[in-house]
Amino acid sequence: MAWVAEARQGQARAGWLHTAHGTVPTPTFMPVGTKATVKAMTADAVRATGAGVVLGNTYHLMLRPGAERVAALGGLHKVMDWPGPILTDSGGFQVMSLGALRKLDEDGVTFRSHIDGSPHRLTPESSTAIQHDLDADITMAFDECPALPAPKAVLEASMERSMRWAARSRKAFKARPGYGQFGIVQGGTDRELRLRSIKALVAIGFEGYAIGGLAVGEPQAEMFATLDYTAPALPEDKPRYLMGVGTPDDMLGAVMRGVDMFDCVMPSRAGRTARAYTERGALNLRNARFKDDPRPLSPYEPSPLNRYSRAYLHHLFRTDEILGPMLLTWHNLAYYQRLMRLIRAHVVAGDLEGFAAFLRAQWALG
Ligand SMILES: CNc1nc2cc3c(cc2[nH]1)N=C(N)NC3
Repeated sequence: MAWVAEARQGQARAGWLHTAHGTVPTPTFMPVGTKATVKAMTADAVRATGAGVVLGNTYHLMLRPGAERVAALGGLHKVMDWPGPILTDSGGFQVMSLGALRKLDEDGVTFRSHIDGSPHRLTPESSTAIQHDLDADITMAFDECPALPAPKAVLEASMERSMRWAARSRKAFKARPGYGQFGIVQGGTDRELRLRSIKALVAIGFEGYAIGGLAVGEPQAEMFATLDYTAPALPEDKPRYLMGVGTPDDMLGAVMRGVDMFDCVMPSRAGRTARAYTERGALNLRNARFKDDPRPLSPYEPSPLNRYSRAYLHHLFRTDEILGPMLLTWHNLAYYQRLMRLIRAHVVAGDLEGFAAFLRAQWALG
């Protein structure tokens, strides 16, 4: 797997991510397909949004249906009918964030399934093997994700363990043309720890680098301040992935600070809860003001869903029709993809600053 830069503007980059399952323009937004499905979306609908890379998840897939079963059925691409590139997260964050009763030791994590309480274990080696079985184009290193906020000593010990686990993940990775593995920068919002983490990961050497430990509830200003020194410290010629981010405004600011790849459950989760992302900010379609609104959701933009009125979507959510979450998830993901395409075009055109001001003014219209 390789990333090639096409254009730069300030810290922002426009590039091409070449993988075994196709080439994707960056910056790119990766819809979350945790359990081998982007919730409420058929694979054709995901394609129609213009998505490039789809995310899968080691933790969820190892529990159900099991990585061996996915491998026996031909791998994730075949099982979920997604011929494009797939990135799988390594499980560490989910074990921590799902609060699955976990016991951490130097070798790995023992935890109980959040589904049935059955005992399981993940190590850098087993997580890497699972992601190989899933046939992920991009494998994430197995890291330890400390609950934040945490004292510096705790962050330091956790980051150092994650770096030892990154080395073990790299050793366990089976290199194949078109496939790659990303290291994950840890260290909370502590500058010294983050820069040490970057140094350790670059010394191991990965095809790309992810920034972890953000998008866990910290204010946007704090996330941007961390990016201001973290992104430029990562290798210029490798893709940078900000995990779990974010809103349209988060992604715009992160692209301007040098980030190339994003994933977030927001647009799909919002689609299921009647929250619509549009070029003029977010709308709550359950609100009675949409009862008779004949306009499409994005009247100023081409969207596959402009054949439907806001009144119709309001009706679907008010009557709990399954089509409501399906159409709105499709709309939100299509908006995220269109936004990324426009941002990329303005990086290439060299006028991203001006376009950012335009976007922010539009979002403020509400
Ligand atoms: C929603 N925010 C978020 N922050 C993350 C941070 C990480 C992650 C996933 C995340 N999602 N996966 C990892 N393997 N490590 C760090």
